[in-house]
Amino acid sequence: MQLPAGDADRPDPVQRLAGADVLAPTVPVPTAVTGRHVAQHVPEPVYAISVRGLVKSYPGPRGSTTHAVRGVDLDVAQGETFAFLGPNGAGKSTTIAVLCALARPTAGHATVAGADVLSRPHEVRRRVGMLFQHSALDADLTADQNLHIHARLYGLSRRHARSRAAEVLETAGLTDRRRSPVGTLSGGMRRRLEIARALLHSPRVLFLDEPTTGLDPHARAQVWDHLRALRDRQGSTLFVTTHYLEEAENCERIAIIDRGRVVAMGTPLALKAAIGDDLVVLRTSDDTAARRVVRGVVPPDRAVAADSGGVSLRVPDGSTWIPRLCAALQRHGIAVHAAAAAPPTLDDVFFHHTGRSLDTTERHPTPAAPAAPCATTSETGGSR
Ligand SMILES: Nc1ncnc2c1ncn2[C@@H]1O[C@H](COP(=O)(O)OP(=O)(O)OP(=O)(O)O)[C@@H](O)[C@H]1O
Repeated sequence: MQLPAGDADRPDPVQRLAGADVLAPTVPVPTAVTGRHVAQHVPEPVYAISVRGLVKSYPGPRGSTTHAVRGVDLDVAQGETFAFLGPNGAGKSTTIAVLCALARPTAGHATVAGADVLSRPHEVRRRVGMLFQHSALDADLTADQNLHIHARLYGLSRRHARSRAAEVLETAGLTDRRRSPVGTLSGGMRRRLEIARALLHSPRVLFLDEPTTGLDPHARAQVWDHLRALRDRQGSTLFVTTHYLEEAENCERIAIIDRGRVVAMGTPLALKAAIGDDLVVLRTSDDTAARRVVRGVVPPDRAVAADSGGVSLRVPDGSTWIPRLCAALQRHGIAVHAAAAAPPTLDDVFFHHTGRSLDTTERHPTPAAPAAPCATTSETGGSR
């Protein structure tokens, strides 16, 4: 979704840029971001983000209620890169809107960068940076001009705005394009410029809502190089929503959200390890008959499926099963054209917890060489 629609009467800089459905009283822009005074010392909290029992409901059609977020608990450590992975409509943007104090939670608590989203929303908004799903850059203005306007909205003095703009452009690798109109920049450059803009006021936590949606793989990789550099060099805390599996793999921890609920949380490795079994896929001369044969070979608790992608099943140590399955199939006169065993992917994790796939591409096993029809292929990744 796009974050909630705005309210022009309120002068809070973040609200003016993003909009909000429930607006908190405004306060003057803090001296900490103006560069004119010494910043107030605020002790660093243990967690950059801490959420308990977060609920956000909207009035739905014909008097119904849409429960966008249904009781989320999570903690994100300082300096952590955390992914919120889920399909369209899962509640990712709504959660970000609440965590950035742009929408008021229906129930629950959240503390972001040391401030409570309900009781100190203006402080939350000052301490976070946001990258929205849809570009808010002015294509006719140069990179520098876009940054300058944003910096001034945040109350930075002209001088400080200039120096911060130079710094963030440097970090984004865009110094040589600072005088280019935004309309002439590539999609990846624009995204990096938007990230740079979100960093102008030195936020403690950066929220990125679907940061690489619409970008080609090369631009996506560039954006991620930039985000990794931010994390490694500046210790930024990054909260990323995405429905791209490979994007979530870039993060230290992932929460999988589905229909407003977190269904699994952990490091990518731990989430996949918890699934355990490898996926074995066989392409044969007769997949329906092959399925019956395979079912007779594997333990009875193993589900064996046959569809347009071939015969598939989940077993521990998948590659060790392939020769046995091939031998059994050959005994029944069924030729095996291809065989593959792959460790669990994040999509398998998603499927395990929701019964649905996030990835629409099919798993294609590598064809076996004609001379060795049962050659085993072990993959290190792949999709369902
Ligand atoms: N302002 C709103 N009013 C009513 N319903 C809303 C509003 N914002 C979001 N919703 C509903 O809440 C649910 C969660 O939406 P949300 O945008 O948070 O999901 P998402 O995971 O970010 O999806 P996407 O990736 O498509 O943006 C959806 O059913 C959506 O239609």
